[in-house]
Amino acid sequence: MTSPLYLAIDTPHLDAALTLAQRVRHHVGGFKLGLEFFCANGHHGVHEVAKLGLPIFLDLKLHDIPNTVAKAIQALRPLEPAVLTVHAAGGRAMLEEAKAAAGLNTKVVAVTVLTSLDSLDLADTGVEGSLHDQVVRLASLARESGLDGIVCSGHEVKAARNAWPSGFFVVPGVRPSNGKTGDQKRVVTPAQAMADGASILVVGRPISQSEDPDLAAREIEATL
Ligand SMILES: O=C(O)c1cc(=O)[nH]c(=O)n1[C@@H]1O[C@H](COP(=O)(O)O)[C@@H](O)[C@H]1O
Repeated sequence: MTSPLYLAIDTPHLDAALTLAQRVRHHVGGFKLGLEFFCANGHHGVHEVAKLGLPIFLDLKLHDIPNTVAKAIQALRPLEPAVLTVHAAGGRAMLEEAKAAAGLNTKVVAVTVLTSLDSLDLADTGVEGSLHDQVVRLASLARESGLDGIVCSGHEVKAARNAWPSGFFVVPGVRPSNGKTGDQKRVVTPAQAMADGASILVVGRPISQSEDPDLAAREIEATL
């Protein structure tokens, strides 16, 4: 069975990215490439990582007016990412156009409330009500807009999955029980996130900063 574990390769250095990807390739289900990597290495870098043969999750968290997002996604189509992110807060029209612009084999998923935020941070942005309700509301917007799923924390994935049984749920901010949380504020263990309905898990530093990334990936995989 394919592993639900996606390694977040957060580095601007292509050589380091490829070395890390090669080390863990047999113990992860795919590679997530984000803004840091893409800004430094662009399409070429994505092609190089894709040569390892695992699915690519292109995490650019697009958030702009509908036309701009749709054109950006059209420009990304040749990369054929398995998963692509946009921000749910971009609104219904942006989400609809994002999905329409993507290739048929690309899942477009909407980031709801970043896992680095807690309820006080959310209130600072002017959102009233609970963080949990905001995630569920944005999940419903993503679903109505024709997206494939959402990104949320392990705190909300159970409720979101119950409301959208066929959705594709990406859960980042997962940590082994003894793991450092860093800038992540809504954290659960990988096993908890899977039990609560995650489709895939995104893990970065617990693997990439480990002295033995392959062992770290295997240890996480063994808990699932
Ligand atoms: O879209 C994401 O992947 C994402 C959404 C979110 O709410 N929180 C979040 O941490 N991420 C990404 O998931 C990865 C988490 O990395 P670590 O905290 O190092 O495991 C990073 O690449 C983040 O950009």
